[in-house]
Amino acid sequence: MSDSEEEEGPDRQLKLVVLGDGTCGKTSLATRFAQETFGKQYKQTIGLDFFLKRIILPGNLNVTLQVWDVGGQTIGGKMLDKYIYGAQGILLVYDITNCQSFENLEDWYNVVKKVTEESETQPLVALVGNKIDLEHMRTVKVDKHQRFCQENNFSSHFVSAKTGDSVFLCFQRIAADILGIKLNKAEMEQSQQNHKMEGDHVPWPHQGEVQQLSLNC
Ligand SMILES: Nc1nc2c(ncn2[C@@H]2O[C@H](COP(=O)(O)OP(=O)(O)OP(=O)(O)O)[C@@H](O)[C@H]2O)c(=O)[nH]1
Repeated sequence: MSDSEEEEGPDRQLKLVVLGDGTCGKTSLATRFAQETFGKQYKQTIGLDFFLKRIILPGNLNVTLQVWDVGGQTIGGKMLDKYIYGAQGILLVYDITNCQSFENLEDWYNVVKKVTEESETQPLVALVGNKIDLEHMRTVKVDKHQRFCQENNFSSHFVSAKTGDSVFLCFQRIAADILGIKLNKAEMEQSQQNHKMEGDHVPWPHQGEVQQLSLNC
């Protein structure tokens, strides 16, 4: 073992699988996290894309995240079970401006349950509402999101792959949860600071705003 390995310890590897309808922003989320870029142009993922990113969690723990970006059209296909198999984390992603993408998560989650029901360890499941830069076009009620989380014990996240808002934090929290590491408030704020969003976007939700949203999903 080299000196640097001794200092840092070996990397932990986590497999995270990103699921959800086409165009909800899975590839954008993965590229924002892994490459810190965003493309406006939609390019459909056929089958699977794959990203790797190394992060450091509190306690100097090195973690390599394998992000499996699964094409939205794979639901109902033969390969989906194989993509999900062995995942330690599942991100169920929807577009907050698209009700159908939220409602269809039930189907995606059913596949996850079917694949993992025999497994000894269950993956951590995270519900991710994407495109919060389009808050004015939101059609999925925050309440619905929260209820879905509570009923199924999901962790809850709201992000924008476009601006980068809360994207790093989302992956960091998921990795920490899987490894049983508790992030304190200062660490979460620090990670937001270090991965600042583009432009002058104000982080969402603004205090006291959640109850006032007029929603119709
Ligand atoms: N405004 C906004 N647009 C976004 C955001 N994330 C993704 N998009 C746009 O939404 C479209 C679809 O994004 P993708 O990341 O390709 O969606 P996907 O879920 O990977 O789609 P499939 O490959 O079909 O499964 C693209 O035009 C993106 O630029 C976001 O946070 N905000």
